[in-house]
Amino acid sequence: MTHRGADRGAAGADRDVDEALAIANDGPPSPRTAVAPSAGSAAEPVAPSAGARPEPAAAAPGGSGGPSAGPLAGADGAWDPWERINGDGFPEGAASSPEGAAPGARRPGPAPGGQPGDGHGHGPGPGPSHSHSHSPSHSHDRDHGCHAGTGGRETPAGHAVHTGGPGPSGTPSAPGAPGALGAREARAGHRHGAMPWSEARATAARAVRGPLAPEVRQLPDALGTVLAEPLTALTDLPSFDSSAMDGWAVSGPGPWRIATGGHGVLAGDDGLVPLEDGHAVRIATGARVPPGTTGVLRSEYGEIRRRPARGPEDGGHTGGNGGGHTGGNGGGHTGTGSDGAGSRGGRDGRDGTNPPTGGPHGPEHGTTGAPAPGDASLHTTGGHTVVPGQDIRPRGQECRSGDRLLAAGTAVTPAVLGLAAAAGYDELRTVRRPRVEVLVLGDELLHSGLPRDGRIRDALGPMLGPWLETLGAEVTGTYRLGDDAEVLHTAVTASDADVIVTTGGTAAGPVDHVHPVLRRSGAEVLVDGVAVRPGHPMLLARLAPGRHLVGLPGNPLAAVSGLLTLVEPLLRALSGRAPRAAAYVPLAEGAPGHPRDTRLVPVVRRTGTPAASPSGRSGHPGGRAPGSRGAGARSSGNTGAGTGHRAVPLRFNGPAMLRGIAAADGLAVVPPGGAEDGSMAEILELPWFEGETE
Ligand SMILES: Nc1nc2c(c(=O)[nH]1)N[C@H]1C(S)=C(S)[C@@H](COP(=O)(O)OP(=O)(O)OC[C@H]3O[C@@H](n4cnc5c(N)ncnc54)[C@H](O)[C@@H]3O)O[C@H]1N2
Ligand code: MOO
Repeated sequence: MTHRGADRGAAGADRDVDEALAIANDGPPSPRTAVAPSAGSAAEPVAPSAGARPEPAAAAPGGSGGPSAGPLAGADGAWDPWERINGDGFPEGAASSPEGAAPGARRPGPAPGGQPGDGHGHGPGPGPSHSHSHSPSHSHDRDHGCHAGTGGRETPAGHAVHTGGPGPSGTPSAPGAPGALGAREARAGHRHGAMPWSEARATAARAVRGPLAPEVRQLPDALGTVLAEPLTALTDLPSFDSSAMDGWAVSGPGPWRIATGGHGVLAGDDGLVPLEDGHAVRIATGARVPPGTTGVLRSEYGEIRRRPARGPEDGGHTGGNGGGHTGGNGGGHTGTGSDGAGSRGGRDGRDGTNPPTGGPHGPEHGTTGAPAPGDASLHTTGGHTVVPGQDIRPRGQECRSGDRLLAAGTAVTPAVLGLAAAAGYDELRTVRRPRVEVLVLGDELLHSGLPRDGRIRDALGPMLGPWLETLGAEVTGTYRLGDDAEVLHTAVTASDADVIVTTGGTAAGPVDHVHPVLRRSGAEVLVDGVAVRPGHPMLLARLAPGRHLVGLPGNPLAAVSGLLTLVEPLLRALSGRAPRAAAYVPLAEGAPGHPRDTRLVPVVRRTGTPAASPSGRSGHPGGRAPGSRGAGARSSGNTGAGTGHRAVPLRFNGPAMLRGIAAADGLAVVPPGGAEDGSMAEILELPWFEGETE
C-alpha cells in the first residue's frame, strides 16, 4: 500500500487538503452577487489540452479551405476551424474582438433587464424575458443548486426540498422551437424525469454494442489501450534452461573438476559444450546451462582449490600479490565473485587463481577466472550443497508456448508491454481508443489571465482532455465554441468522433443550446437529467449508431460528476474495459444528502483511528464489490473496513467549485437522505489516487 503522504514527502498537498477540511461548516461564501449583463462575445480557439492530439478538426460542411481548416490553434498557432465557423470569433485580445462591446451586446438575449447575461437567472428581476424564472415551488439549495428560487425551502441540512418542478423533464419542446421556454424550464426543473444515478451509469455502459474494432499497434503505441484478445505466449519462458545466479554450472556431486576448454558461459552464448559428470564451468546469470548441468553453485558458495602438487606455479601466484591470488589477466577477479563469469576477463581461463585453502570469506572464493583445467577443483563452502536443479531456471518455468498470459480486456500497462515483449510480441491487437472531441460552450469563458468583466476562466477545457485520456480516450481536440446554436449544430453533425463531450448549455437558459441542437440533429436522448448532485442536467444522446454525445453541465464540479457518471462507463464499454471496480470505505464523518438525489462529494482517504462500527451500516462489505474486476489490485489499500482507512468529505464541494476535487482522491457516493458517520460509502476513485494519507 502506498501512503500518499509518505510519497510526497512535502506537506504541500496535505496542507491543501487540511485547508479544505478546515473550512468545515464555515461554508464558502455564496458568490451570489447581482450580475450585470456581460459584454462581448468571443469564440476563442482553445489550447488543446495536454493530452489532446492536435489533429485537424473535422471541417464543417462547406467549411473547407482557408487557414481555418488547419490544425487546432494553440498547438501551432493556426486558427480553430470552429472559430471561423462561428463567424465572430477572435483570439482574445485581437483588435476586432468584441470583448469590449457594450453591455448587452454579448448575447442576443431576449430582453433588457440584465438576466440573460447571467444565464442562470439569479437576481431579483425575472421579467418576461427571464427564462430562468423559478417556480415558487422549485428551488435549489445554496450548496447544491446553482440558483435560488424565491420560494424554496431548505432542509436543516441545507439541502433544497424540491416540491415539484413545473413539468416532466422529458417534456419535449416542439422540434425546431428552441424558444419554447416552458418545456425547457420543465427540463431544467427535471424532477420527474431524472434518471437514478446508478441507472444512468448502467445506461451509459449499455449504450454501445460492445468495444470498438480491434487494431494492431506496435508495442510502444499500445500503452493505455486494452487487449482485444488474450495475450498468449509465443514461446516458452524461459525459452531455455538458464542459470539464475553467477557461479558455476556443475554436473553431479562435487567437488568438481574445472571443465576443459571451458571459458565460462555468458548470457547470450549459444553452441554450448556439454558438461561432463564431475565437472564445473563458470556461468553467468541468465546464461544457458550446458547440457549435463545438474545445478548451479553460486559464486559466493564455492571456491577453487589448487592441487598442492603444482607448487612452483602456485607459489608464484600466491606470493605474487600477497593476497593469496593473482590476477592472471589483471583484474580478472574481484575476490567477491560478484561479477563471476559475467566478466569477460573471466573467460580467458587462467586469471584469478586461488590459494590451495581458504575460508569462505577469503579472496579465494568466488573468483572470476577458471583455473587451468585439471589444476584445480571446485568445492562448496560454508556447508552449502548443490541439489539437483539448484539455481537453474528451467525452460517453461513461467509459461509454455501457447499458455494464456492475460485475458482480453486487460489494460495495457508498462508491465504488460514488458511481458508481451518477453513473450515474443512486436505488436499487439488492442481495442481502438475511442476518439473523443470536447466542445466547450460558453461566451463567458476566457482562456488566459484573470477573470474580468463578468467573464470567467474556462476550467473545463484544460481539465477534460487529460482526464479523458486517463479514461482511455484519444482526445482528438478541445474546441471552444461559444454560445452559438449554429456552430454547435455544425460541430456536432460534422464530427466523426465516437464521443462528443460538450460542456455547459445543458440547462434551459437563453443560450443553452444543447437540447435544441440534439433535437434538430435527430439524436436519440438516452439520459436526460440524472438524479445526482451536482450535475443533474447531464445528458447522454445517441447521434447515430456508434456515435454518442455526453452533455456535461457547465458548473465545473457538475461536469466532473457527469464525466464519472456518463462518460466513464461509456468509454469503458467502447474501449473494452470492465466496469469500474467499486471501492467502499467508511466515512470519517456524516455526509448530508439530498432528499431524493444521490450526492457525489469529494473525499480524501485518511488512515488513523478506525471509524466507529464501520460494518453493518450500509450492508456493503468493506473493500471492493465482490467479483468486481480489479479487486485486490491495490491489496488492502482500497478496503476501508478494519484497516482504519476513512473517507473524509471535503468542504469545497459546491457545483461551481473545483477546490475540493483538486485536493481529493475520490468522490463519495452519498445516497439520498445522507450517510452517517462511519457508514460505508462507495468511492469513485480518481485516476491519480495513490493511496491513503496518514
Ligand atoms: N432554471 C434552472 N436553471 C438551472 C438549473 C435548473 O435546474 N433550473 N440547474 C442549474 C444547474 S444545477 C446547473 S449545473 C447548470 C447547468 O447549466 P448548463 O449546463 O447549461 O451550464 P451553463 O449555464 O453554460 O453554465 C453553468 C455555470 O458554469 C459556468 N461554466 C460553464 N462552462 C464553464 C467552463 N468551461 N469553465 C468554468 N465554468 C464554466 C458558467 O459560467 C455558469 O456559471 O444550470 C443551472 N441552472
Ligand atoms: O448542481 Mo448542478 O446539478 O451543479 O449540476
